[in-house]
Amino acid sequence: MPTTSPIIVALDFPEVNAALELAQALDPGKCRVKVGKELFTSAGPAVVESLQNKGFEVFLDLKFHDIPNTTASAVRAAAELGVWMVNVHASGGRRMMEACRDILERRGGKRPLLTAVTILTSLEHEDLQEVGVDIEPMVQVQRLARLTQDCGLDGVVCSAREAKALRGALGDDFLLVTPGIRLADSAADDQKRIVTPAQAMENGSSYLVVGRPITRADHPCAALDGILATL
Ligand SMILES: O=C(O)c1cc(=O)[nH]c(=O)n1[C@@H]1O[C@H](COP(=O)(O)O)[C@@H](O)[C@H]1O
Repeated sequence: MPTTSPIIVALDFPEVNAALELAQALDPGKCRVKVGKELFTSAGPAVVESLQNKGFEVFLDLKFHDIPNTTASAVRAAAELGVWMVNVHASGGRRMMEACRDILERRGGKRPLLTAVTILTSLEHEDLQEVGVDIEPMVQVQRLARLTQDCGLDGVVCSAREAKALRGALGDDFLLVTPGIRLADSAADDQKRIVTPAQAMENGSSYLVVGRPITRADHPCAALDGILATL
């Protein structure tokens, strides 16, 4: 039975053993897990299967961003791995996102949830300005989220700071996957648009992606339990 927990633990480790050791200690009834660029590049698709064999649903976070044909083919390859969720960058545009949606529909069978990253939670207004997007993150996130919904994807990755506005504008069924989760007393690290777990849920997040506050804690399982207790 899939878990009803909103927590997705980001297994950002340089090699497979560290990731599987933590997964072994975690309870798949209490969280899902995320395999990102670091772990996937070092460990390859086999790590996804190992995590699935331990009972976890896996979010494959490779944030595909390329021409439509290349991106859609990568999404199909992710679907072949049987992952629960896969993501692309919304800034890849309409034709890219529609190609991804279409390839999953044509493939049939059990398909992963398809989400699109809006504006990375590590970015703030000044960062956007420097790359020529001279507007507040909130405005650009809303624009990309509307486009994502229009392209028929299942949801977006955004900061929980934007979740309340998006929930109101895009309805209850659209998934809001929110990284940049930090406890009141934890370090922000490289994240800028951060929100506490309880506030993120109150704002309407569907899933909270939590990495270092759990994986770097002295007792990761206790850290996860502590977060769940605040929700
Ligand atoms: O797509 C993601 O998961 C993602 C999008 C985003 O905007 N910000 C973001 O931090 N992430 C991922 O979420 C995780 C956050 O990890 P921590 O900052 O350690 O909690 C990392 O694995 C990031 O790659």
